[in-house]
Amino acid sequence: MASNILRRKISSYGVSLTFHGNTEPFHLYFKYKFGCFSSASNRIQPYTSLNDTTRIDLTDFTCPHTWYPLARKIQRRVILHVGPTNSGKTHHALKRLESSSSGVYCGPLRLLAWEVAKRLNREKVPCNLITGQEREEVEGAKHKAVTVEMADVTSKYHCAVIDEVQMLGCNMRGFSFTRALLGIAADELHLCGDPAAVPLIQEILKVTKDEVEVHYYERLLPLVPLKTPFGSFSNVQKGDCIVTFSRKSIYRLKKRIENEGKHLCSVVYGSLPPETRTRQATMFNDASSEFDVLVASDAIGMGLNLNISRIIFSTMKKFDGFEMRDLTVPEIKQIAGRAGRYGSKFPIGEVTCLDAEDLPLLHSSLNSPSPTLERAGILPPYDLMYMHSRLHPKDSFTQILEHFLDNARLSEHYFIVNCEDLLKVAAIIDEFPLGLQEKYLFCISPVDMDDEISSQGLTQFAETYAKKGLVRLREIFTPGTLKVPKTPAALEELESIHKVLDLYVWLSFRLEDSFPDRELASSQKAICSMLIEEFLDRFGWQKPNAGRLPRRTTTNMSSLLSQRSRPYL
Ligand SMILES: Nc1ncnc2c1ncn2[C@@H]1O[C@H](COP(=O)(O)OP(=O)(O)OP(=O)(O)O)[C@@H](O)[C@H]1O
Ligand SMILES: [Mg+2]
Repeated sequence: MASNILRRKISSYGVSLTFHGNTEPFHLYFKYKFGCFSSASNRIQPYTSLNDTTRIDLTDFTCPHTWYPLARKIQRRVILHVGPTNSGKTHHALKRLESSSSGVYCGPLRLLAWEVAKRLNREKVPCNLITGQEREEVEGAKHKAVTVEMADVTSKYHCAVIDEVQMLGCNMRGFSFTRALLGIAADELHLCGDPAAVPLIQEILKVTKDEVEVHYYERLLPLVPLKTPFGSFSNVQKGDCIVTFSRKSIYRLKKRIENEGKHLCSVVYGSLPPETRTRQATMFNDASSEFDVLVASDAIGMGLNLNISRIIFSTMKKFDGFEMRDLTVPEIKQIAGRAGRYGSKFPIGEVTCLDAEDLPLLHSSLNSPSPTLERAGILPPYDLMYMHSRLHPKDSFTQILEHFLDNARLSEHYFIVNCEDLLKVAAIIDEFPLGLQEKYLFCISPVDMDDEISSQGLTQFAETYAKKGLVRLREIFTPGTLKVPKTPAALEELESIHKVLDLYVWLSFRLEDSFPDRELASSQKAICSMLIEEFLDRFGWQKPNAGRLPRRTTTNMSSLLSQRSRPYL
């Protein structure tokens, strides 16, 4: 039944509407259902039956630019805006976007997509916001701000921007940046990022025949690496941002600084709901708020404009999922670059470390160029996996994926991104009677497989979907049970519940009939964020005049919670 719903959606709306994200594989297969797009010949080769695909080398990934026929029909003008952090790269690209008749901004974070949509709408350029979990449409909009995974490679634009384009070398998300780089069909394509990506992009684009120009920028305000370590937390000042990498130490430092009795701290880290991160950042940026110090992880590291005067690295090591390792040069430069943003109230940015022994690494990294990127990430395309499955109908999704990971032939400019999480999801969903498209969809969903609650949520969604074709949120989640967390452990659990609800919303945009409770999931997500913020407000020391603090939660919270009495809750 589930497969029928999916097939119906594909035929009625076209695949790109159903599967945002990695859409082109479906696009290629359905568009060219009487032929196969051959990356070797860069042409559509006709075939009369699927068995003819045996003539095509399915493991040939040497020409990924040929996977995007619309972009290949035009000669794009590609403008690279490169330079250090805070040099106006994104600003210049956005100016061009604002003056174009149609366009798209693709950013690495939901927060950046939100910021750009807000900026364009403020400038009277109607702009839609589209992320995996949001669709905010503005009347008459010819522009959109999206997260890079949502970049549409089947429409034509006058202008497109890909921000933080050096992420095409990222081992996890690189494929989405490569896909946007090769696939966006825009007359003008603006790429913003680190100069370390220039040679690779120039090399990759030689075969597309696009015209490439490079604009170099200088930092707008100085960034001063201090010679002395930070020393003690009694030295904390307004505008300081303390950087650390585990949520445990974020809360430990927040408490410690607040216990000194002089400052209140906003916090920003990856597993906080994005809307909470935005509100924490906004509160820190707001000069009238008493939350004048920020404690954050590297989640602040990309493109965000914060009122930071001084970055203090509490450590120069982070756990990357496998091991504790030193921060890399690009990571140090990105994070340090948040201090002294142009237009903020701090004209000079400073950066230092808590411990004197970390200073040499900080100083040498800030003086070094980032290592040149050598390869861009890609993912095995769905159409090839589909054709393989037709030839080997007994193969599980895991076997198909492993076949491509083991046998794919790549050019020297590309690598296949880390597929461990995909394989973890594949192992779970191979247990359920789902079609290949559905398995693929669950595999590319934004599930956090290192989070037990989140991976259980995915399993239940996939299982119920496979059995009934309809997944009601109430079957796995009882609205009205969420509470303000009292401990960091309870907070972590609430963050995980938020992730599950977020996943439901993501699925609801792709399998609308089968995940009908988007509104309920979204309102519960909003309650989660408010409860998390309530915890953050209560967690540390409260000033005696706390009444003057911008305690935005009370009213909003009660109005949100009062929704419990609505029939659908
Ligand atoms: N010419 C300009 N006029 C006004 N504001 C500017 C100008 N150039 C940059 N800015 C502002 O300076 C800040 C930093 O610029 P921007 O975000 O473009 O830097 P960036 O080089 O993209 O930095 P990052 O590498 O951190 O993403 C932004 O708030 C931006 O709006
Ligand atoms: Mg930028």
